[in-house]
Amino acid sequence: MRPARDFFAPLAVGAPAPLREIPARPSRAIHFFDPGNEKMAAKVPDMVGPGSNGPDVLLGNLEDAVKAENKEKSRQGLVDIGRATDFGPTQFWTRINSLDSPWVLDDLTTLVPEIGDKLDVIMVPKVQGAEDIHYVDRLLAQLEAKAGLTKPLQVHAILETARGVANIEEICGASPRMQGLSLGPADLAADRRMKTTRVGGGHPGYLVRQDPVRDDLGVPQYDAQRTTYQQDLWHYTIARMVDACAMHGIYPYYGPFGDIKDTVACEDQFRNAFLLGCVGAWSLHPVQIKIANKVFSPSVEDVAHARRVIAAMGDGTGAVMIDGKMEDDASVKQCQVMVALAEELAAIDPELKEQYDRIEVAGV
Ligand SMILES: CCC(=O)SCCNC(=O)CCNC(=O)[C@H](O)C(C)(C)COP(=O)(O)OP(=O)(O)OC[C@H]1O[C@@H](n2cnc3c(N)ncnc32)[C@H](O)[C@@H]1OP(=O)(O)O
Ligand SMILES: O=CC(=O)O
Ligand SMILES: [Mg+2]
Repeated sequence: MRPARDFFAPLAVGAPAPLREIPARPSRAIHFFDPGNEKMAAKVPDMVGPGSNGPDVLLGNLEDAVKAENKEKSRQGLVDIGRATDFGPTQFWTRINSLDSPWVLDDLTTLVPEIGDKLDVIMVPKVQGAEDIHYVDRLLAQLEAKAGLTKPLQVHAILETARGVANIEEICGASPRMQGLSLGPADLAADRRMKTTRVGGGHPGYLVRQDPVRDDLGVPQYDAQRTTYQQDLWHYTIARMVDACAMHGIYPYYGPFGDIKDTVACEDQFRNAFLLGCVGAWSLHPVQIKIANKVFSPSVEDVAHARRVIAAMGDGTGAVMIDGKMEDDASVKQCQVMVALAEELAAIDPELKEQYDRIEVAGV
């Protein structure tokens, strides 16, 4: 067991000191692209920079969705993009191949020396337990030391196996590099033997049905029309993920939504995740970037309300009535969460800043 005092010690001589706290950087859309796909790669330079049109995170994907025969091309493409691009405020992440694959060692031993100074976060798929994070943690420290890096790479785990879900707390606390978790609904569904072939989102068969109406004698009319309510297949896992991340001071994300054309359901799924505490989601296609940016930014109305409550609550103790509703020490904290996020986003998104500033001017 690693004693508490060693938790923040570098794992290799000369490796940068681990972060004490994971910075809260905007990451509403983690945009996936295949660096070996020329068409996608060509779009990357235009996606970089401040504003609400691009993603907060550009992620060069090396794992699933990249054909086995293209793994090396994609890895090299990522190196080229990393070297050639000034990412400005946009974060640059990669998803490496899984730890049981023949490609992951080359992924890490190539990427860290070549573009380790450009990368912010390494996403590790199919994490099963703390042992997977410990492996990556030590290897990264060795590679960082060898490459002379001064900033530690952060690690993000995808929750996509039943074992990973069962070990969620130990995964989050396995290393000071842990930045966050994403839900991986496709692999997780397969691993759990769930009977859905969809990539994320709901399912019309997962529902509850209104009780049958009864006739005058109290006999249930099973064949009469009854309303059904579709439920969220992912609620349990997302809720667990949010609690585990909050407990460890790291960040939870909804993962992929595969029905690219169904932008309405994508927005709903992202919003459920936002309301439950997630800070962002993956975008697989450019059309999903805008959805994530919209959903994971607090609305102007919510920010206006939160600012009013904070102002009315003074030192944050006691109880007040605003618009017929009670506000107190706890609800002011909810409002502080909303305002803190708005400020974080306004700092990198001029369009949002303008919208939030207008509230002040109007004195709402
Ligand atoms: C399920 C579990 C997981 O692991 S999810 C994560 C792994 N999957 C991925 O990363 C998928 C990434 N996305 C894609 O491969 C493509 O978007 C898919 C879904 C195949 C659709 O591509 P395509 O049929 O070309 O779409 P389209 O014709 O509407 O594209 C229009 C133009 O946009 C481009 N584009 C597409 N996706 C991206 C992307 N992610 N990043 C950057 N550019 C993208 C297309 O190349 C196309 O470009 P052009 O207009 O022809 O020059
Ligand atoms: O990697 C993501 C997934 O859903 O699987
Ligand atoms: Mg997966």
